[in-house]
Amino acid sequence: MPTLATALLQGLKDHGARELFGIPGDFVLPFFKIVEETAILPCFTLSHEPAVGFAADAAARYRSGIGVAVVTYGAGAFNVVNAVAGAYAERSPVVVVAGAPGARERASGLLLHHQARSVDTQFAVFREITCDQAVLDDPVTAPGEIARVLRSARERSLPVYIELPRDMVDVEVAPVPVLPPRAAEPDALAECAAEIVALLGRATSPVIVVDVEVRRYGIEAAVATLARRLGIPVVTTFMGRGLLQQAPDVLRGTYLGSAGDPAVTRLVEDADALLLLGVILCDTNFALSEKRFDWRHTVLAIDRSVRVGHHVYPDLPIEDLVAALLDRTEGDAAPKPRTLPPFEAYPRGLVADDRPLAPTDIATALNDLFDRHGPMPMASDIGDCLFTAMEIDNTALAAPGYYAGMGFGVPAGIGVAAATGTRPLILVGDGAFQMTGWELGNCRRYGLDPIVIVFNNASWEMLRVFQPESKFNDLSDWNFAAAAPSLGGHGERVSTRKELAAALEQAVARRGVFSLIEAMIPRGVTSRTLARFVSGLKSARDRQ
Ligand SMILES: Cc1ncc(Cc2c([C@H](C)O)sc(CCOP(=O)(O)OP(=O)(O)O)c2C)c(N)n1
Ligand SMILES: [Mg+2]
Repeated sequence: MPTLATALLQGLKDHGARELFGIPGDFVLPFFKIVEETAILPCFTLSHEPAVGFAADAAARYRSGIGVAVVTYGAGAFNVVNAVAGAYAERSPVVVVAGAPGARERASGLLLHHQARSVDTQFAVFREITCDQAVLDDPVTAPGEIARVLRSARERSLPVYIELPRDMVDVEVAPVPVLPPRAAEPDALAECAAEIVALLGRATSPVIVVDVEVRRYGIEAAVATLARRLGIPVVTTFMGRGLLQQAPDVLRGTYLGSAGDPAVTRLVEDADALLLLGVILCDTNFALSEKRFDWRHTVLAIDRSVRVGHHVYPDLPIEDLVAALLDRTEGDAAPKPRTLPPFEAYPRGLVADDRPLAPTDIATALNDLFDRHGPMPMASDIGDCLFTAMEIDNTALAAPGYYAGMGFGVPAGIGVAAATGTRPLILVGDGAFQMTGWELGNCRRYGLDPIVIVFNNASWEMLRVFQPESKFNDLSDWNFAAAAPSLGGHGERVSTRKELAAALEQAVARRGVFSLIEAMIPRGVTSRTLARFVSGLKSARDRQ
């Protein structure tokens, strides 16, 4: 029989995990020992637990499966809370494996190191930011508990919490089963699909809007097929940026309300039917909408339920819904020909001159680079770098576009590189780099060589655009490029468009070490998208 540690590792692997991210501590040292000795899953240790959470989150997003964060009790686990909260908000199935005291320690009557209010405070905190939890304190129930929790993570695409008391690691248990996924009730599914096909059939200008769950459940290609078959254009939300990059024939761009491409905004806001697939109804997706949803002609599928008009079909997985819609439209007559607006244009053709850099120049230079060398998977932090990403051609992107927690970018890029073996491009502001950019120092150990663009405006610029009078937004210049060699990478500071273009070409050619390009941007110079976003928000507030 396996031990609990090996059964858990094998169970994680059987449920789709392909690596672990973590930082050990005495409450998980025995488990980390098994991790290292068995090599059932490769383990990437990082330097600070927020980065562990962000890396596991990004790995989950890019794989459309689970990511795993392994942390010690208390000090380690509480450090990963913000990253897990962001994963919850953005529906990313991060599995938190947290160490905990053993039975004897719990009964010692002493307050334990790393303990907060009570020995169970850690469990109480994670119950708030995960969809399912298990405490593995009984060898008989542990395998079933693990199976239940891992199925929840995959079915809900939400984080889960597994508490591993350190005296249980070597206990013999049965293997962890893989429970069958819970499919939709067939009649409800058929009724729902028929209702949606009829609603779309009555529309003359329907639109499909896609967001994170379309990636989380691996149904991008199916959605693209459905859109082609029905002749319906697709747009992504801000959060869904990067989806359906393989389907440029149906994708029309990203909906940003009054901050976005006017043709895309009109397409969505003039639609007489909306099919919202996996869409998070949050402010960063819809705060700048100039029209409210007309729920009589709107369908929303998210979190295993489907709202059609003013009624809801519960417990109906989005992947089952899309499959049923495809079944019902099999062999449909040729879709109604519709003149669609051109795909939103992204800036290209950077003039490599001595003019100072603006964020849109970075987008232009990257579009040119991707045209020459092929697109790179991207990870972005929050800040103007993420608004700039809206001007970069629609390539795969992991970014905290809704939860908006800083510090995500660099660890997420490391997670993408570790999980996919690809070379990611990381976009990060100077403020966010101050938080977690130093994790680049871990690339050397793992042979990772991301390209990192630091938007250095020596400012918390996103805050300045909302509150320009505050001096606390003025950051000093940390000269990140000069620090890169000590972290094991190559650093270069660029201030002009010519220098940027050259540095990008050299970075693409440089393999085996990370390349940090520190783009110096004059304070107060923002991307076009952020400028539109801010003016859109201000006019939306004036309208209230
Ligand atoms: C963990 C964390 N702390 C604070 C914030 C608030 C915040 C922003 C959001 C509004 O909440 S944007 C921003 C400044 C970002 O600075 P930088 O990375 O240099 O990017 P840029 O200069 O492009 O703004 C902060 C501090 C946050 N989102 N996340
Ligand atoms: Mg900044």
